[in-house]
Amino acid sequence: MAYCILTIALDTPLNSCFDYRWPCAPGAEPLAGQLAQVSFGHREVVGLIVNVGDRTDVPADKLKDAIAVRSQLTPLSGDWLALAAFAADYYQRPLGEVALPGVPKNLRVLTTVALDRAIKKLAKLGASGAASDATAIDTPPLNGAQQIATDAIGGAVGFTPILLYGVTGSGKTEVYLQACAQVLARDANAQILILVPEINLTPQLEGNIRARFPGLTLATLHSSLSEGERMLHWLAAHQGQARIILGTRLAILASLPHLQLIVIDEEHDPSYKQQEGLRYSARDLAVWRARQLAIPVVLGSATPSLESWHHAGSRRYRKLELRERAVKDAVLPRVKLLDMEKDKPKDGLTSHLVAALRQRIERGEQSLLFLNRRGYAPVITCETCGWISECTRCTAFMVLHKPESRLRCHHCSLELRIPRNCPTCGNVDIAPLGRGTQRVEEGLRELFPQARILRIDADSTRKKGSAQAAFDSVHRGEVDILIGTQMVAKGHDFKQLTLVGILNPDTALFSHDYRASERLFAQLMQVAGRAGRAARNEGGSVSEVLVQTRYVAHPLYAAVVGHDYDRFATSLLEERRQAALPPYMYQALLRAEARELAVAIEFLEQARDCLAHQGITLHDPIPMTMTRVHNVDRAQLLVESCSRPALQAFLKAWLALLRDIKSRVKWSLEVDPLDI
Ligand SMILES: Nc1ncnc2c1ncn2[C@@H]1O[C@H](COP(=O)(O)OP(=O)(O)OP(=O)(O)O)[C@@H](O)[C@H]1O
Ligand SMILES: [Zn+2]
Repeated sequence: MAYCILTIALDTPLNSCFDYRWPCAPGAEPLAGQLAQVSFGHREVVGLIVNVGDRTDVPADKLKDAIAVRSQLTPLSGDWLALAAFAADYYQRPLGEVALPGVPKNLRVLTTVALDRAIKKLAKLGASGAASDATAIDTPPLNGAQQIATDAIGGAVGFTPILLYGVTGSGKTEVYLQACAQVLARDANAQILILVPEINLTPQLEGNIRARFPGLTLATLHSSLSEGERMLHWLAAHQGQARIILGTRLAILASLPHLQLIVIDEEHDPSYKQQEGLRYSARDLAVWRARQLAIPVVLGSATPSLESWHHAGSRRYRKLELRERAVKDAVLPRVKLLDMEKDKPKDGLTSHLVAALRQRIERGEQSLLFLNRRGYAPVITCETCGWISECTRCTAFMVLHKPESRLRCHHCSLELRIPRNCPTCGNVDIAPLGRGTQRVEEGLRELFPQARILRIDADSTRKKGSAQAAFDSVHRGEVDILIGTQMVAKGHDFKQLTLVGILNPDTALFSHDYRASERLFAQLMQVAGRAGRAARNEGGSVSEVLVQTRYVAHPLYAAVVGHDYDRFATSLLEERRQAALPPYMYQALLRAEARELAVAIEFLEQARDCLAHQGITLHDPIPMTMTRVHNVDRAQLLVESCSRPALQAFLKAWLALLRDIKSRVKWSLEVDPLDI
């Protein structure tokens, strides 16, 4: 019997590729990109074949045979393997840890029989979310700017990164759909990947795609699919049946053999960055993938990230602009600042905002109140001794959740009953301080007992399907006032909304994080952009955005009032350039966690001193802003370089040394961190 040597990537930390022996006739060897079952330690696991060869450094008595090769699955392509290898290399993680989670769990755990059954089912079904048999709805005639953008995207050949900079409500979706139609019409196999930042945005876009392309197989990939669904949709993409693949960031690692176009909607959104494990940026990987496949990639936003804005400015990305709202007679809302020093808020609302809400209710129009803080009150305190509801396990306050009468830590999930009297002095006068969405809702119900009020936040939408049901009722006009967190702020096309009230945005003005103003500005522009998306009636007034603030003179607010993304972004970029911050600088962050802060800091000090380097700045270790989470102390060390290749080379050598440092800390490295 002849043997070949399979190099197999396993989902293990550290080194993740291992050699196994496999008996096979010459010419009938397994292929790279196939899954194989092997024994590892005391377990049997499924790994990914990354190479098939005839030699190994493993001594013969140590070399194990692979157990089975899943030959019924089409191998993952060389392009896909290259993507996984790039991501592993760039983010400094083992290949197996990147590649295997990219493959649905069921493909890794199912028996061969069960797998065969699933593949047959798919062949019968198309994808489970298969083609609908409706007839296509009419495509609206595009306006001039939309037409130019559509043709530029649809007609782009080769690697073409495009920034589609279109104001809120400018009809970017329509541009995506019609550009998709061009690409699909040109190539009977073409696949298109569309990414959205949040799972809540998939149903709206899924509906649009299904209506526009009946008969076409659409696959969706996001974290709330069951394992069974996930496998079917993944296979539909992998086997080329699905022509449009709609998903959240994890879909960037889908196997798409005929990928011809990638669309990243709301490209500025921080949700594209994974915050644990492999801390990748789906947007950045999308651009890499497009370059590797020589296809166009569209980054769409009304508030592009400074990175993309910078690339557009230096002409690395092509910039397409939509300056007007798409619906005829719809215009951008008028933004006004309400000075909370002059018009003191009652129950969190200034009299001006209350009057505006009342007017909307009378006119039968919808309002949205945006407050990025869930719960009833961020903290409770004792008025006598100053006790404050701190989490015993985190550097954070326990948030009051009134419906459940609980104090809850949003970081470690600790839950306590609300104390009847102060735990330190026994006083009964303990009171909530500040307000979250629940408290605003309570105040509104008292003010407007007849109004239909709906709160949408992570607490009100815990049940599967409840978020969608809530959004549907807003679209059906069953809600007068919607209160919500960032869940409602982006992407949604609320047609009947004519007033947006923004409560309490000031805290973000003075954050130490240099990205805070970019984020706050984007968030305010996005939430403001939910208003006035439909045509005004005859004589109808312009819709309004009212921002309650104590800092009416702040330049950030002036830019929001002027809808002036261009100028604001350009000035922020100039500040970044002068301060040598991204995108003019490349960063990585080493984080360490330990029971005691000193241990974490000591590890980071050793890390700082263990490698001589040129062109690399290693800053001093510091505790993270929220130092303690769930009884673990956290510290970080920032690494910077003005050369990406230099940083990459340094990190590789450095990691090898870090692994040898004897320490009790848990550490992780993040490349291109967003939160510092
Ligand atoms: N050419 C057109 N004619 C008429 N209506 C249009 C046209 N294009 C788009 N629309 C409508 O304009 C509205 C806004 O479009 P869309 O939701 O795509 O905006 P957007 O650019 O994605 O905005 P945002 O950045 O706020 O998500 C939608 O109701 C859409 O149906
Ligand atoms: Zn906690």
